[in-house]
Amino acid sequence: MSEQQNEAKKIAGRRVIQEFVRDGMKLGLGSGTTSHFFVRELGKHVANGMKLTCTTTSRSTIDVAREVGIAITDPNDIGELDLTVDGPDEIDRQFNMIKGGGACLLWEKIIAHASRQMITVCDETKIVDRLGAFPLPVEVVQFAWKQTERMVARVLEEHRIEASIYRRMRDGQPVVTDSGNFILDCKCSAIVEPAPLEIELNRIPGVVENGLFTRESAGMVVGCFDGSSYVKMR
Ligand SMILES: O=C[C@H](O)[C@H](O)[C@H](O)COP(=O)(O)O
Repeated sequence: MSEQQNEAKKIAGRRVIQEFVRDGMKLGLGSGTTSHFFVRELGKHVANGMKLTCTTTSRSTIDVAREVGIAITDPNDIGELDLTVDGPDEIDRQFNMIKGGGACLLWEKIIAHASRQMITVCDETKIVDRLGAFPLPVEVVQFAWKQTERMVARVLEEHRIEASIYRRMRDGQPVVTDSGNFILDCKCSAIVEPAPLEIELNRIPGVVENGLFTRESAGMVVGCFDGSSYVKMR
Protein backbone atom coordinates (compact mmCIF):
# COMPACT_ATOMS: atom_id res chain seq x y z
CA MET A 1 0.00 0.00 0.00
CA SER A 2 1.49 3.31 -1.03
CA GLU A 3 2.21 6.18 1.33
CA GLN A 4 0.00 8.31 -0.92
CA GLN A 5 -2.91 5.94 -0.44
CA ASN A 6 -2.46 5.92 3.34
CA GLU A 7 -2.43 9.71 3.30
CA ALA A 8 -5.69 9.73 1.29
CA LYS A 9 -7.26 7.38 3.87
CA LYS A 10 -6.21 9.71 6.70
CA ILE A 11 -7.61 12.74 4.87
CA ALA A 12 -10.95 10.93 4.45
CA GLY A 13 -11.02 10.03 8.15
CA ARG A 14 -10.43 13.63 9.20
CA ARG A 15 -13.18 14.82 6.86
CA VAL A 16 -15.64 12.29 8.33
CA ILE A 17 -14.99 13.66 11.81
CA GLN A 18 -15.40 17.24 10.60
CA GLU A 19 -18.65 16.55 8.74
CA PHE A 20 -20.42 13.82 10.69
CA VAL A 21 -19.10 13.20 14.21
CA ARG A 22 -20.59 15.28 17.04
CA ASP A 23 -20.03 15.38 20.79
CA GLY A 24 -22.28 12.96 22.67
CA MET A 25 -22.79 10.55 19.76
CA LYS A 26 -23.02 6.78 19.95
CA LEU A 27 -20.64 5.50 17.29
CA GLY A 28 -19.91 2.22 15.52
CA LEU A 29 -16.25 1.91 14.57
CA GLY A 30 -15.51 -0.01 11.37
CA SER A 31 -12.68 -2.41 10.57
CA GLY A 32 -9.72 -2.45 8.19
CA THR A 33 -6.87 -0.05 7.62
CA THR A 34 -9.02 2.93 6.57
CA SER A 35 -11.29 2.62 9.60
CA HIS A 36 -8.25 2.25 11.83
CA PHE A 37 -6.85 5.54 10.54
CA PHE A 38 -10.23 7.09 11.34
CA VAL A 39 -10.19 5.59 14.87
CA ARG A 40 -6.70 6.96 15.48
CA GLU A 41 -7.83 10.45 14.40
CA LEU A 42 -10.89 10.10 16.62
CA GLY A 43 -8.63 9.24 19.55
CA LYS A 44 -7.09 12.73 19.29
CA HIS A 45 -10.54 14.34 19.65
CA VAL A 46 -11.41 12.09 22.60
CA ALA A 47 -8.12 13.06 24.24
CA ASN A 48 -9.18 16.70 23.79
CA GLY A 49 -12.45 16.11 25.62
CA MET A 50 -14.92 14.91 22.99
CA LYS A 51 -17.46 12.60 24.65
CA LEU A 52 -18.44 9.55 22.62
CA THR A 53 -19.88 6.12 23.34
CA CYS A 54 -18.30 3.64 20.94
CA THR A 55 -18.63 0.03 19.94
CA THR A 56 -16.69 -1.82 17.25
CA THR A 57 -17.08 -4.22 14.34
CA SER A 58 -14.08 -6.46 15.10
CA ARG A 59 -11.65 -7.51 17.78
CA SER A 60 -8.84 -5.79 15.85
CA THR A 61 -10.67 -2.45 16.07
CA ILE A 62 -11.19 -2.94 19.82
CA ASP A 63 -7.39 -3.14 20.13
CA VAL A 64 -6.79 0.01 18.05
CA ALA A 65 -9.49 1.97 19.91
CA ARG A 66 -8.09 1.05 23.32
CA GLU A 67 -4.58 1.92 22.16
CA VAL A 68 -5.70 5.49 21.42
CA GLY A 69 -7.74 5.86 24.61
CA ILE A 70 -11.26 5.22 23.30
CA ALA A 71 -13.35 3.15 25.70
CA ILE A 72 -15.42 0.41 24.07
CA THR A 73 -18.97 -0.40 25.09
CA ASP A 74 -20.46 -3.86 24.57
CA PRO A 75 -22.86 -3.67 21.59
CA ASN A 76 -25.56 -5.22 23.79
CA ASP A 77 -25.40 -2.22 26.13
CA ILE A 78 -25.47 0.65 23.66
CA GLY A 79 -28.95 0.66 22.07
CA GLU A 80 -29.37 2.35 18.69
CA LEU A 81 -26.21 3.94 17.36
CA ASP A 82 -26.17 7.40 15.79
CA LEU A 83 -23.51 6.64 13.22
CA THR A 84 -21.23 3.88 11.97
CA VAL A 85 -18.15 4.73 9.94
CA ASP A 86 -16.60 1.91 7.96
CA GLY A 87 -14.46 1.29 4.87
CA PRO A 88 -15.17 -0.77 1.73
CA ASP A 89 -13.05 -3.05 -0.41
CA GLU A 90 -14.99 -1.69 -3.39
CA ILE A 91 -17.83 0.81 -3.72
CA ASP A 92 -19.73 1.70 -6.88
CA ARG A 93 -21.45 4.98 -7.68
CA GLN A 94 -24.81 3.62 -6.45
CA PHE A 95 -23.22 3.01 -3.01
CA ASN A 96 -23.17 -0.80 -3.38
CA MET A 97 -20.14 -2.24 -1.66
CA ILE A 98 -18.04 -5.34 -1.26
CA LYS A 99 -16.68 -5.67 2.28
CA GLY A 100 -15.00 -8.41 4.27
CA GLY A 101 -11.44 -8.33 2.96
CA GLY A 102 -10.44 -8.44 6.62
CA ALA A 103 -13.06 -11.13 7.46
CA CYS A 104 -15.15 -8.71 9.57
CA LEU A 105 -18.26 -8.56 7.37
CA LEU A 106 -20.72 -10.14 9.81
CA TRP A 107 -20.08 -7.82 12.74
CA GLU A 108 -19.82 -4.90 10.30
CA LYS A 109 -23.26 -5.59 8.86
CA ILE A 110 -24.84 -6.07 12.29
CA ILE A 111 -23.42 -2.79 13.56
CA ALA A 112 -24.32 -0.91 10.34
CA HIS A 113 -27.93 -2.04 10.73
CA ALA A 114 -27.92 -1.06 14.40
CA SER A 115 -27.11 2.52 13.35
CA ARG A 116 -29.32 5.35 12.18
CA GLN A 117 -26.69 6.19 9.57
CA MET A 118 -23.67 4.52 8.02
CA ILE A 119 -21.01 6.56 6.28
CA THR A 120 -18.39 4.94 4.08
CA VAL A 121 -14.84 6.22 4.43
CA CYS A 122 -12.34 5.44 1.67
CA ASP A 123 -9.60 6.58 -0.63
CA GLU A 124 -10.34 7.12 -4.30
CA THR A 125 -8.95 3.72 -5.39
CA LYS A 126 -11.97 1.97 -3.83
CA ILE A 127 -14.48 3.48 -6.27
CA VAL A 128 -15.39 1.21 -9.18
CA ASP A 129 -17.85 1.30 -12.07
CA ARG A 130 -19.03 -2.21 -11.31
CA LEU A 131 -18.39 -4.52 -8.35
CA GLY A 132 -16.49 -7.76 -8.82
CA ALA A 133 -12.75 -7.20 -9.23
CA PHE A 134 -12.34 -7.75 -5.47
CA PRO A 135 -13.21 -11.35 -4.49
CA LEU A 136 -16.61 -11.48 -2.77
CA PRO A 137 -16.29 -12.92 0.76
CA VAL A 138 -19.02 -15.25 2.01
CA GLU A 139 -18.95 -16.21 5.71
CA VAL A 140 -20.07 -19.81 6.27
CA VAL A 141 -20.36 -22.08 9.29
CA GLN A 142 -17.60 -24.67 9.54
CA PHE A 143 -19.99 -27.65 9.46
CA ALA A 144 -20.21 -29.15 5.93
CA TRP A 145 -18.62 -26.06 4.43
CA LYS A 146 -17.91 -27.84 1.14
CA GLN A 147 -21.66 -28.46 0.74
CA THR A 148 -22.31 -24.78 1.37
CA GLU A 149 -19.58 -23.94 -1.14
CA ARG A 150 -21.41 -25.98 -3.83
CA MET A 151 -24.62 -24.09 -3.12
CA VAL A 152 -22.82 -20.73 -3.28
CA ALA A 153 -21.39 -21.78 -6.67
CA ARG A 154 -24.90 -22.67 -7.87
CA VAL A 155 -26.38 -19.31 -6.85
CA LEU A 156 -23.54 -17.44 -8.57
CA GLU A 157 -24.09 -19.52 -11.70
CA GLU A 158 -27.81 -18.69 -11.62
CA HIS A 159 -26.76 -15.03 -11.63
CA ARG A 160 -24.60 -15.73 -14.69
CA ILE A 161 -21.48 -14.99 -12.69
CA GLU A 162 -18.39 -17.03 -13.45
CA ALA A 163 -16.60 -17.70 -10.19
CA SER A 164 -13.68 -19.52 -8.62
CA ILE A 165 -14.27 -20.14 -4.94
CA TYR A 166 -11.54 -20.66 -2.36
CA ARG A 167 -11.67 -21.09 1.39
CA ARG A 168 -9.56 -18.24 2.78
CA MET A 169 -6.25 -19.43 4.26
CA ARG A 170 -3.54 -17.67 6.21
CA ASP A 171 -0.19 -19.24 7.13
CA GLY A 172 -1.44 -22.63 5.95
CA GLN A 173 -4.52 -22.55 8.19
CA PRO A 174 -8.12 -21.66 7.36
CA VAL A 175 -9.05 -18.15 8.44
CA VAL A 176 -11.59 -18.24 11.28
CA THR A 177 -13.72 -15.12 11.80
CA ASP A 178 -14.43 -13.36 15.10
CA SER A 179 -17.61 -15.49 15.22
CA GLY A 180 -15.78 -18.78 14.56
CA ASN A 181 -16.76 -19.24 10.90
CA PHE A 182 -14.87 -19.78 7.61
CA ILE A 183 -14.64 -17.35 4.71
CA LEU A 184 -15.21 -18.43 1.10
CA ASP A 185 -13.67 -15.93 -1.29
CA CYS A 186 -15.51 -15.86 -4.63
CA LYS A 187 -13.43 -14.50 -7.48
CA CYS A 188 -16.27 -13.37 -9.72
CA SER A 189 -16.85 -11.89 -13.12
CA ALA A 190 -18.68 -8.53 -12.91
CA ILE A 191 -21.56 -8.43 -10.40
CA VAL A 192 -24.30 -6.76 -12.39
CA GLU A 193 -27.14 -7.03 -9.87
CA PRO A 194 -25.67 -7.00 -6.37
CA ALA A 195 -28.93 -6.44 -4.43
CA PRO A 196 -30.75 -9.70 -5.35
CA LEU A 197 -27.48 -11.62 -5.15
CA GLU A 198 -26.92 -10.38 -1.59
CA ILE A 199 -30.34 -11.70 -0.56
CA GLU A 200 -30.09 -15.03 -2.37
CA LEU A 201 -26.66 -15.90 -1.02
CA ASN A 202 -27.98 -15.34 2.49
CA ARG A 203 -30.84 -17.80 1.87
CA ILE A 204 -28.38 -20.71 1.62
CA PRO A 205 -28.31 -22.78 4.81
CA GLY A 206 -24.75 -22.56 6.10
CA VAL A 207 -24.18 -19.02 4.85
CA VAL A 208 -24.02 -16.65 7.79
CA GLU A 209 -23.54 -13.43 5.81
CA ASN A 210 -21.96 -12.22 2.60
CA GLY A 211 -19.83 -9.19 1.80
CA LEU A 212 -22.34 -7.39 -0.42
CA PHE A 213 -23.60 -4.27 1.35
CA THR A 214 -26.21 -2.79 -0.97
CA ARG A 215 -28.47 -0.84 1.42
CA GLU A 216 -26.28 0.36 4.25
CA SER A 217 -24.20 3.30 3.07
CA ALA A 218 -25.89 6.71 3.29
CA GLY A 219 -22.89 8.44 1.80
CA MET A 220 -19.19 8.27 1.09
CA VAL A 221 -16.31 10.43 2.19
CA VAL A 222 -13.46 10.05 -0.26
CA GLY A 223 -9.84 11.02 0.23
CA CYS A 224 -7.91 11.81 -2.97
CA PHE A 225 -4.24 11.48 -3.84
CA ASP A 226 -3.99 15.22 -4.55
CA GLY A 227 -4.80 15.94 -0.89
CA SER A 228 -8.42 16.91 -1.43
CA SER A 229 -11.52 15.10 -0.20
CA TYR A 230 -15.20 15.11 -1.04
CA VAL A 231 -18.51 13.93 0.37
CA LYS A 232 -21.18 12.28 -1.77
CA MET A 233 -24.56 11.39 -0.28
CA ARG A 234 -26.92 8.73 -1.65
O1 LIG B 1 -13.46 -7.18 6.77
C1 LIG B 1 -12.93 -6.10 6.58
C2 LIG B 1 -13.64 -4.89 6.24
O2 LIG B 1 -14.79 -5.06 5.45
C3 LIG B 1 -12.82 -3.71 5.79
O3 LIG B 1 -13.55 -2.60 6.14
C4 LIG B 1 -12.51 -3.68 4.33
O4 LIG B 1 -11.83 -4.88 4.01
C5 LIG B 1 -11.68 -2.46 3.91
O5 LIG B 1 -10.43 -2.56 4.49
P1 LIG B 1 -9.27 -1.53 4.16
O6 LIG B 1 -9.70 -0.21 4.69
O7 LIG B 1 -8.07 -2.07 4.87
O8 LIG B 1 -9.09 -1.53 2.68
